[in-house]
Amino acid sequence: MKQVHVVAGVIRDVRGRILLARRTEGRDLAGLWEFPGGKVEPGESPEDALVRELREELGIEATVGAPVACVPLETPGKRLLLDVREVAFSGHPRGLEGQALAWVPLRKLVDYPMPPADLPVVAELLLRG
Ligand SMILES: Nc1nc2c([nH]c(=O)n2[C@H]2C[C@H](O)[C@@H](COP(=O)(O)OP(=O)(O)OP(=O)(O)O)O2)c(=O)[nH]1
Ligand SMILES: [Mg+2]
Repeated sequence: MKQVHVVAGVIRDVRGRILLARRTEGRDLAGLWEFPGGKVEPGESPEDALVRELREELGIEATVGAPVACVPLETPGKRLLLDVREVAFSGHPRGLEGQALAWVPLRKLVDYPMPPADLPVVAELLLRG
């Protein structure tokens, strides 16, 4: 079965809020909130993929930091590996692909519906405080 490696970033502002993006209509998991990122392309490192995705989706220059969580998930069609990293950045994030953005305080993350693979990631963030 196809294995999809997805890398996503925990992007924090000076107040410690975390940036979520809402998946647009017409794709899988539309309407759910996610950590910005995307698929690692063949021959690409996860770090390079995350820098590229955050440039494309948000227009920021990212520096990839420590791992937060790595979640394997089997769905009927595919095997997903969601690899989430802390990210430092320069620039001002904008939804360059028409996606809504929200800066969310840690305690409010649970109010935003997210894909199943994100639940352990949110749990880990809450645990770390
Ligand atoms: N970016 C991101 N994707 C997630 C998260 N949780 C989760 O299940 N996913 C899934 C949704 C998608 O099936 C997959 C990411 O693929 P995507 O379609 O957004 O990939 P991409 O940004 O490279 O975009 P595309 O060019 O393939 O359309 O991972 C998350 O927190 N962030
Ligand atoms: Mg994406």
